[in-house]
Amino acid sequence: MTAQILDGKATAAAIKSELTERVTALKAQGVTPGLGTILVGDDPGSRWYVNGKHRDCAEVGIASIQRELPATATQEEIEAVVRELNDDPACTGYIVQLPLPKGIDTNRVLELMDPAKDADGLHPMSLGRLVLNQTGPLPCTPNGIVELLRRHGVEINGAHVVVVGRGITVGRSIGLLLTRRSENATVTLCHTGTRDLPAQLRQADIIVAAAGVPHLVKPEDVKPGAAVLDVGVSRDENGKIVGDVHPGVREVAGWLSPNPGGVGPMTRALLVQNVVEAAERAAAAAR
Ligand SMILES: Nc1nc(=O)c2c([nH]1)NC[C@@H]1CN(c3ccc(C(=O)N[C@@H](CCC(=O)O)C(=O)O)cc3)C=[N+]21
Repeated sequence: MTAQILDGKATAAAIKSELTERVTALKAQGVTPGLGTILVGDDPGSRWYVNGKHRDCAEVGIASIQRELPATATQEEIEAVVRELNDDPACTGYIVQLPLPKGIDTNRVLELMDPAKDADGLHPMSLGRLVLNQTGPLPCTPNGIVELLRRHGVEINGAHVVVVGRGITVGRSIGLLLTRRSENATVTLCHTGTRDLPAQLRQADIIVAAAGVPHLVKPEDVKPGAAVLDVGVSRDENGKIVGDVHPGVREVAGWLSPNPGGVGPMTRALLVQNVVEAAERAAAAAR
């Protein structure tokens, strides 16, 4: 058996095309959504990601507001830019590209953001709303994973999902989405303290591998027919992406997300969705 592909690139393109119509409708009401990005330092990877986000926004008709600070920027200088975007009506949603340079208190920066403009869905207020089942921006990668499964017809209702990794952006928050009544999955969260990871993985109908450990999920750990999502991004000595899933899993799994071309493009598409939805909420509140 060879796994069917969970095509993140094609699915992200479909989502962006749907969002284009919603942006057009907003513009007809006199609202142009604008994505802001705050990039601190000159890490080429971070710059590449930020540029990708602006390209996605341009594709759907969203305006771009780019702010860049040198790696030597102080806490106060970064916070001043956060305040500026909070106050800028042209900026309907924004992100602070992470990680911030050493010595910067990241949580203080993130807590200063206007939660109504949180495009990542990672503001403490957004995560709190998610726990409380209130509407608000959802974390992009978990939301992208749910959407990728849904649009490929993979059954989530009643499924046992095993998540590997307890990072804030994926592992910690995806269980909150998957265990809502609307998704109705059972979720096990595994991490480096898990005693017998292969035993947990073998129980899974769906595996979300988000540990950042190259080839952590081996073919013999996967139940035949399971859906496997490869979220990890490590690099080999040539700079090529190495995921958390061993290539041999393709012969065992029923569904597999490629990496690249799987979860990454979905993360970006759901970021665009958060910006559109924040603008829609703001437009509705102004009416
Ligand atoms: N505030 C904040 N929000 C983020 O969402 C955020 C962040 N900081 N810091 C860094 C990570 C990383 N991240 C990626 C998004 C898309 C791809 C992506 O689209 N990758 C492509 C291409 C990969 C390649 O070839 O390099 C793919 O998977 O096909 C990758 C990585 C968002 N992040």
